[in-house]
Amino acid sequence: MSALLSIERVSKRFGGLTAVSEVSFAVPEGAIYSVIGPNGAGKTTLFNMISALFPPSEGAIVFDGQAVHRARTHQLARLGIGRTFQNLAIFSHATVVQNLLVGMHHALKANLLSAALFWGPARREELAARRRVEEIIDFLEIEHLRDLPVGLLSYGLQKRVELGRALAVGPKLLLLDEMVSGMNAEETEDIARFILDIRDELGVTVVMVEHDMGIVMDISDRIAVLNHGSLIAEGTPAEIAADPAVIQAYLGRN
Ligand SMILES: Nc1ncnc2c1ncn2[C@@H]1O[C@H](COP(=O)(O)OP(=O)(O)OP(=O)(O)O)[C@@H](O)[C@H]1O
Repeated sequence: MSALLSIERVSKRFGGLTAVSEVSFAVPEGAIYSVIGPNGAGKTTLFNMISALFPPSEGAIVFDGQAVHRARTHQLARLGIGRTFQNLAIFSHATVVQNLLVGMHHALKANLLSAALFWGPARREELAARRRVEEIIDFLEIEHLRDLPVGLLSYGLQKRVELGRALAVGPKLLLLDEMVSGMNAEETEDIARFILDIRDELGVTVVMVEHDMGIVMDISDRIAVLNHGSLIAEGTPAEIAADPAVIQAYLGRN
């Protein structure tokens, strides 16, 4: 498998603090890839660089053959990267359908000019957007909730809607930031099943930052482990679970 995403000697400094230090790894196309590490290890900082919230101090991030570390956040969706956020980023007063249509906004925005000039293509695009939203609703099994305000749903279902919104842009790569934190066991199992389906049925590569070791070990193909900003291990779940440096990094904190 070739790499869809390459992290190449990436560092990030905040003033005197090095949050991420010369980290390199490659995410194969079609993989479910997890980034783990104790609190303060640099996971969120790395994730924010991959999703172009801020640039690395050094190094490069290459997605699908293109350097993206200087891209702007609003360009990401068009490049084929979707993401969820650690804290819910949905609109709680809007319905499920409305939230998913907002997720498609990026894809549609590129064609505002054509919308102004040509009624026909814009209308076709709007219909295609609505069709795609219906497919996602079907895929995530939330048909019965489609017209409810998202704020009325349980936390697990709200996260599922957020997942749908990230999928609405039709990504090749999906970045999931602590998707299951705060979820109960049943909700976590549901999300694990959806992540597997997203990869298997939609062909989307998944990178997730996750604290829940259960889901990480169950569904990841490969795992990168950060500690104090450095990559201390990279490999399959079995390799990571047996790695002395990883065990030390986790046990050393407890
Ligand atoms: N904007 C910032 N300014 C200054 N320091 C920061 C900033 N963002 C993160 N840091 C520091 O960088 C280090 C890595 O933080 P980061 O949030 O990336 O870790 P993490 O692995 O995601 O932790 P957690 O698991 O607790 O979310 C920490 O020491 C943190 O205090």
